[in-house]
Amino acid sequence: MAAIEIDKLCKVFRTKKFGKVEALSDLSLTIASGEVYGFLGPNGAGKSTTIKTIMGLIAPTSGTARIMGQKIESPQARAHIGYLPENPAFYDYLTAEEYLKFVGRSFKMSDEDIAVRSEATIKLLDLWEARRRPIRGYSKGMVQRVGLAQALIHDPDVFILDEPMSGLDPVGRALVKEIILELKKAGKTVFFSTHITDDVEKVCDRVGVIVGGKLQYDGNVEELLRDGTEGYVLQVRNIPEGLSCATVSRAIAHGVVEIVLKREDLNKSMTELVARGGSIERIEPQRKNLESFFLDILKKKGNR
Ligand SMILES: Nc1ncnc2c1ncn2[C@@H]1O[C@H](COP(=O)(O)OP(=O)(O)OP(=O)(O)O)[C@@H](O)[C@H]1O
Repeated sequence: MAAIEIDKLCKVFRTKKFGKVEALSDLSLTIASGEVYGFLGPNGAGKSTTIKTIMGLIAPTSGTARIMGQKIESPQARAHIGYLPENPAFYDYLTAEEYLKFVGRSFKMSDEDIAVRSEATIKLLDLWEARRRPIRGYSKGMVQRVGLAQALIHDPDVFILDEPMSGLDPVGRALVKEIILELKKAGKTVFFSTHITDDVEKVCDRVGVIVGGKLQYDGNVEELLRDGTEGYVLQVRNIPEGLSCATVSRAIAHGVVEIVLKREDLNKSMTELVARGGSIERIEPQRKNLESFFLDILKKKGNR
């Protein structure tokens, strides 16, 4: 069963001042159970609108979505989800510990389970020292960490996280990536939005690129990076003279040079190189990263 199914979702906001804003247009996506899916898009692309719609917080103009087979309108659908909103705001007179208790109870967890899970998530998110201080005294990054803790507390199957790394320092960002990878190992489904390509490249199985409310790309991250291989950089000892198709870029050490080969010349040039007495010490693909792929999509769509 698919964990998340989004079918032809459209959302038009009507504002007095600006008239109609088409935030989502015919968006369809299926996210398999156990998949980590990065929803990538520039500011104003429609990421939060998608997430709020599939969380049942705003009604779609048309289209439907299901989570674990349940319609988003049904409260049962939400029982499976750990949700982190874009700008989490809590009852800030509560402490992190009290807030997690409140969330745990709303998911009908027992007090014993709440105590165990709350301690584990508070420690995981490095909030232990601050756990008995009111949230209103927390920094932005600490509030974000509470947001993640409340998404984790009831150990749901599906995580829907709106910009989970936002407001975090490099240590916090690395921690969130680690948590996402741990969730994946545990067979959970994670759907998260971001505008940072590196976040997607490091942790996601699949990526969707949304621009102007329309899905512009939906595919496997590994394949995308593999297809983006433009050539190879080789370090070669005893390079034969006049090796065809190779460009010598620099000398590395005595007798070792770096050469660049186009993707289509790799096999032919390597065979020739070895046959003529050269030896390959190192080989690395020269590939487009996700960022240049993302920027290419934005350029095509006239966003940059
Ligand atoms: N309540 C609203 N009323 C009117 N327009 C809205 C409303 N919410 C969102 N929009 C518009 O819908 C479009 C998509 O916004 P959305 O917040 O989904 O983008 P986003 O991809 O999450 O952006 P960001 O990365 O900046 O958070 C934007 O043009 C935005 O101005």
